[in-house]
Formats: sequence, C-alpha cells, structure tokens
Amino acid sequence: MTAREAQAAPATSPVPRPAVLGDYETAARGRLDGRVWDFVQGGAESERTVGDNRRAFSRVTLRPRVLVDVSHCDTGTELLGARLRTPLGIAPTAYHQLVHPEGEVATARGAGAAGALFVVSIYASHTLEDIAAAAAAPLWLQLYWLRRRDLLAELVGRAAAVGYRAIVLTVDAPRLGRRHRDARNGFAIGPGIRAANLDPAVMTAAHLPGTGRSALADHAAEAVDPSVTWSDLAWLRERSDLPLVLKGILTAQDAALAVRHGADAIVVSNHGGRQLDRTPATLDALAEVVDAVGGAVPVLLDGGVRGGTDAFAALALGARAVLLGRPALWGLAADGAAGVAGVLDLATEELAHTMALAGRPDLGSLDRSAVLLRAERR
Ligand SMILES: Cc1cc2nc3c(=O)[nH]c(=O)nc-3n(C[C@H](O)[C@H](O)[C@H](O)COP(=O)(O)O)c2cc1C
Ligand SMILES: CCCCCCC(=O)C(=O)O
Repeated sequence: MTAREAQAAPATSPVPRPAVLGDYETAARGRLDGRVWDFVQGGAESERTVGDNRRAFSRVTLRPRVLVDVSHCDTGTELLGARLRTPLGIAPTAYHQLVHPEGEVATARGAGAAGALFVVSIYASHTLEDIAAAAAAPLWLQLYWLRRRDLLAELVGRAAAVGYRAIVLTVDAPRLGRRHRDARNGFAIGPGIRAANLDPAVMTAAHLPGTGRSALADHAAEAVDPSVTWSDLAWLRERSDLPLVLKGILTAQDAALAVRHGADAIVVSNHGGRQLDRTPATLDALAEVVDAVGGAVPVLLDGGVRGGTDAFAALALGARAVLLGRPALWGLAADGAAGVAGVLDLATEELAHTMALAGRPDLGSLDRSAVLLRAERR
C-alpha cells in the first residue's frame, strides 16, 4: 500500500491531505511530549547551524530548461549496487519508539512502501533483525565508535547476517553536542524504551532522569571512544565486508582523507546542527566535498532538506542521494508507517514535479547548471 492509498482510504487518517512536509511537522508537534519534541527539533548551542541548513536552501535559484520531453520523470537511482525508486532516504535517528510505539519497524515498512533507503541508528529501539524482517527496501546500519569494540564487531556481524547493505560510521560525534534544550529539560530516555541492540550495561546513564543535565550527553561521555582516528578505520574494515560510509564530513580535506582510507561513500552532514554549532550549512559544504572526491565515491547530503525542491538543489550540486532526519520522525509520529511513506512519497513527488518544470527528466540530466546558489549576505 502506498502512502497515497493509505491516506485516500480511511477518513480517519490523522494527517488528512498533507500538502507539504511541514503539515507532518504540525501533526507531530500536537502528538509529542514537549521534552521529546525538544529532543527531536533541537540543535547544539545557539542552534545557528540548524537554521543555516534551512537558509542555505532558500538561497537557491533554479535555472529551468524548456522544450524538453518531460512526459515521464524518473527519480530512480543506484546507490552502492542497489536500485532505489527515489534518491530520498531516511537518515539515522535514535529511538524511534520515542515518537511512535511501533518505532523502527514502522519506519522500515514506510521506507519499503516508498522504495527508499533507511539508515538504522545504532540506538534503534527495535532489534536489527526485527527491522530487517519489516523492510522491503535497502537498510544500512549506522554506528558510533563505542569504547566497547566487542559490541561493534557483534553489530556488524548481525547486520550482514540479516541483509543490511552498508555500515555508516558517524564521525562528527566524539562527544555529544551541547544541546541546551535537553540540558534544561534534564532529558533522559524514558522507561520502556531501550537501545535494543546494545548491552543494557552500557546504556545506564542514558536513562537517568533528574540530573539537571542531558542524560544522553552523560551516556555519550561514558560510552563513545573520543580517541578514534583515521587509522582505526582499518579495524572496522577487517571485521566487515560491507561497504563503509562515513557520515559527518564537511571539508575537502576530510573528504580526501575518507577516500584515501577506503570509504565507499560520504555523507555531507553536520548532524542536523546538533553537534558543532556554527559549522557551515551542508548545502554550502557540498560542492567542496564533491570536488575533492572527484567522482571516486558517491556523496550524500543531509540537513535541512524539507521537500523535493531542496533535494533537487542538492542533487544538482552533486549529491547522489539526500537523507531526511526530522521529517521522517514527523511522519512516524503523525501516522506510523503510512506517515513515513507519506513524507517520502510527497517529497519524491515534489522532486519529480521540479524536475519536469526545470526540464530535467532524470537524475542523470541534473547538474550544476540547473541551480544558482547565491552567496550568503554578510
Ligand atoms: C532526534 C534525532 C536523533 C538523531 N540520532 C542520530 C543517530 O543516532 N545517529 C546519527 O548518525 N545521527 C543522528 N541524528 C542526525 C541525523 O542522522 C541527520 O544527520 C540529521 O537529522 C539531518 O538533518 P535534518 O533533521 O534537518 O534532516 C539524529 C537527528 C535527530 C533529529
Ligand atoms: C552518542 C550518544 C547518543 C546519541 C543520540 C542520538 C543522536 O545522535 C542525536 O543526534 O541525538
């Protein structure tokens, strides 16, 4: 069942006729506890980077070509050997059960209905195996480099055994960003929700409310290994034959190092503005990374993508695919699997529409000449 069918059928759909992804945001806002909402929406420190990710997309101008046959617009793409119906996928986000009882199992169903990639967080609230059983489209597994390397080795083995297609190592979080909303809320992961793939002994701090701090930040300080460097990637490589994707690259220097150390793909990401505040908007960093990589590996982007026209801009500037973080959680909170598929289908329809009006009937015909990215006014 596609999301459109799901929404057309019962008059009880909680998000009737969403016109833009922001309609899912509004619906999610009405359903979530304030502290969970702050955890989802919030960013690090002044949240300047959260806003900059969005502002960068508003500086894009489109340059349409005309008298092109656009009677069929194809959003299909290929990524690390897998065919996808859409270049829009789901970024890894922790603890989907915070926003919907069916958590990542529903997210996997929604992504499958849309034919979209789903990157599963190491902090998923369902097991890798249950998520895989619900999936009908490619899954990748995201890791943070935990001090407990035995857990990493176990996870990459389990992921391969149930068909995950890549390992994504997030490299922008040697410690957690200073998230003032979570600190003020003393945010902790509530009872009944757990990181289903990790040893509970590692997770204690993440569940301690009432400290006056973010329990997740305390957990990260305990559990994440901040001493990891480029040379450690070989350790992970030796334990998995799956392609290795590095998420959180923002500079040409690190992009070149990633290629040199054998990364199979790169995600240009500032973690949705949740880690180092005042990093560049991902759209502004994209061309630098794409140029440094020189086509050696695919480059993906996340951060601030809120519709098909944003995706069009990122794809034109060289991204092979684009990931949605918060919007997937809005869809999940609003309407479970149908909401996730609804977000992906709506954004993909918007992308196809933009492609038609811009005279670019397939992703291969999209290049930098399709957009102008105006410099930021100082
Ligand atoms: C609630 C939440 C949880 C997140 N959890 C993770 C995570 O577990 N691993 C990770 O690599 N990134 C995580 N991220 C960052 C996302 O993968 C992604 O980089 C970011 O959300 C993209 O920006 P967007 O939300 O503006 O689309 C999280 C983001 C949010 C909003
Ligand atoms: C590394 C400790 C917990 C991380 C929580 C998920 C996440 O990455 C986020 O942005 O939030």
